Amino acid sequence: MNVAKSQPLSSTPNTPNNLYVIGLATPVKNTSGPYTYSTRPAHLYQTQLIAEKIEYVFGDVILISDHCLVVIKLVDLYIRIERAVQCRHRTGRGRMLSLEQLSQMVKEHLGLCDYIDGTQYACKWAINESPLSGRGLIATEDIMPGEVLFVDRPLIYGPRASSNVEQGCTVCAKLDSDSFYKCSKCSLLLCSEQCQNNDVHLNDCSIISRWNLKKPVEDTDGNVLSRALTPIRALMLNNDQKVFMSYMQAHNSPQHGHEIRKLKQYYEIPEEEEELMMSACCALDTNAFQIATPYGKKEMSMRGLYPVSGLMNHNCVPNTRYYFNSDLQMTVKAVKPIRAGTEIFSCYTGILWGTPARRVYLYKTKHFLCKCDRCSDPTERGTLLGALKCFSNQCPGYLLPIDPLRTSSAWRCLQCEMRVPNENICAIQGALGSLMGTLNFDNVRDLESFLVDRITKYIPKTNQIVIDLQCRLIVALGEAEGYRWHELSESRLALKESLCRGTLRTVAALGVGDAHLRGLLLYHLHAALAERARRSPDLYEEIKSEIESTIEQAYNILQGDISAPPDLELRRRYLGPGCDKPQEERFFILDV
Ligand SMILES: C[S@@+](CC[C@H](N)C(=O)[O-])C[C@H]1O[C@@H](n2cnc3c(N)ncnc32)[C@H](O)[C@@H]1O
Repeated sequence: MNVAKSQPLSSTPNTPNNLYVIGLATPVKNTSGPYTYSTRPAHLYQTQLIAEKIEYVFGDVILISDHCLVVIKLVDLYIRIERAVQCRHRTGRGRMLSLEQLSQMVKEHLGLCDYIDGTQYACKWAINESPLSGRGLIATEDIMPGEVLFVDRPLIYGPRASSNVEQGCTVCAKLDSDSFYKCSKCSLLLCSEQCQNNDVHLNDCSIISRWNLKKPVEDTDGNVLSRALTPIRALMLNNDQKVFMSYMQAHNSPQHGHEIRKLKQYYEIPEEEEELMMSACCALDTNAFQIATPYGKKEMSMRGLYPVSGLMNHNCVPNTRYYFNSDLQMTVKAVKPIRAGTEIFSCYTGILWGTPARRVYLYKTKHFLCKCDRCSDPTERGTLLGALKCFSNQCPGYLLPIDPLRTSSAWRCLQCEMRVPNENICAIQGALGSLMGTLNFDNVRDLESFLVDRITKYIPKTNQIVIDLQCRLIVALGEAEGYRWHELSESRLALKESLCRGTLRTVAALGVGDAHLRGLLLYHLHAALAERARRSPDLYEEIKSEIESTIEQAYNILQGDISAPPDLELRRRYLGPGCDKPQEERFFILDV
């Protein structure tokens, strides 16, 4: 099939009212390539009509429904489509590539790291078309919970671009240094001479320092540079890596690439480099993962473009979890059985966010409305994470959306059946969001009193906000200054234990298997129980098996994860199953 080659937008002479469709084609699978097409005669379509039907954009080819492809003559019409698609906020750009070619690139990319701790793992998945959107990873064999699916490496990594990310050293990500300074050649923030001489910085600096400044160096905003650093690093990719990046799905609506538009206020950037950085921004916004930091450490928040992980589509109840090591490798593991032929999913949102929060986030940032089973169930498997209190003073019931897949759906009380229009629900959710934004949760006393005495007067204790505060308090009790184990009252110790148990029940109800959060909660439950046994040795025999099983399960979930608590292994050795040390010695590590 001949498809006219697209021209750069800048060369577009005019923009007619209609899209000229040169072929309406139905894809037919064949063995030599992913598609052939049975083409029907040319049609003329109104721009708007197409825009409303667009599902997916692959370079010159637009998918308007699951079965039809519209091929358009792009030379002078491309800009119309760009606009129409941007209106719909559903743009995805990525060059057409056969699945075989992509699979080959993925294989080569992973080939360098197909050993974990010296053990080779079997590849039990393939890249294929997903019924949800574009491509996805599909299991080719049954996969068991805990099995490693792959270990990915980032094509590029660097600081996240959002304005609330605290800026730190652009090499080691350190946030708290008295010795921060700006490199005299490129203005990037650094913390030491060692970081300045690091290859990472030398490469960054060599690119930035060759751009002419539009403003005096003292007027350059270091934050702008740091936020654009990840796409800047795309300029260092070799040709193969650039090609790989160009085959990743990339949304290109106007919200993407803001970091480069800002950067251009300060620097004269060659057009070709700007174009590549803009593509990198779109690929990053669509695919990048936030890289976890070591447990309890404050570091600049980083993102990485992991090309294989980026092929996983989203499900609000994912069947995998991922974690990072100190070399930025990302390991993806199954958290529950995955049957051959089914899709492998990750979760792009917080697992404990309620449905409205997840769907709005996914729509705004990833441009799709999730329709998974969890999103379709108003109660979210009975967890009621998005529920609000009934507006009627006399009623103790909870409000939930009548049709959770419709963003404008009215809500109804489960008890008195009172119906509440969506605008009123949005107003309450907005107010709660603003309230949360104003609170400082570094103060554990405030956090505790807000959680225990105040917030549940206004929202159900099942609501995601309450659960989020609970998770923060769980971590603080036993670890925060003034709340360390030896300073913790009996009642606070009991509170920690009960919050762990309650949150573990919510996680179990969601069916997310051995998610990272489950590992952390088990670790904290173990720590609370161990502290109880240390204080009351008579209790030890009674709770010994739970102390042992919780740390063993936590260890199995969190081992190898850079964000695991640093004493995870030690606790397992002394307080896990099979330890033959006497009781006094077992608990001595807690005193340390
Ligand atoms: C990281 S990419 C996933 C891989 C992508 N399908 C591809 O072909 O490369 C993320 C994009 O995939 C699409 N996507 C992922 N999960 C989806 C889902 N559950 N429903 C609809 N679209 C989804 C959205 O366009 C999203 O922005």
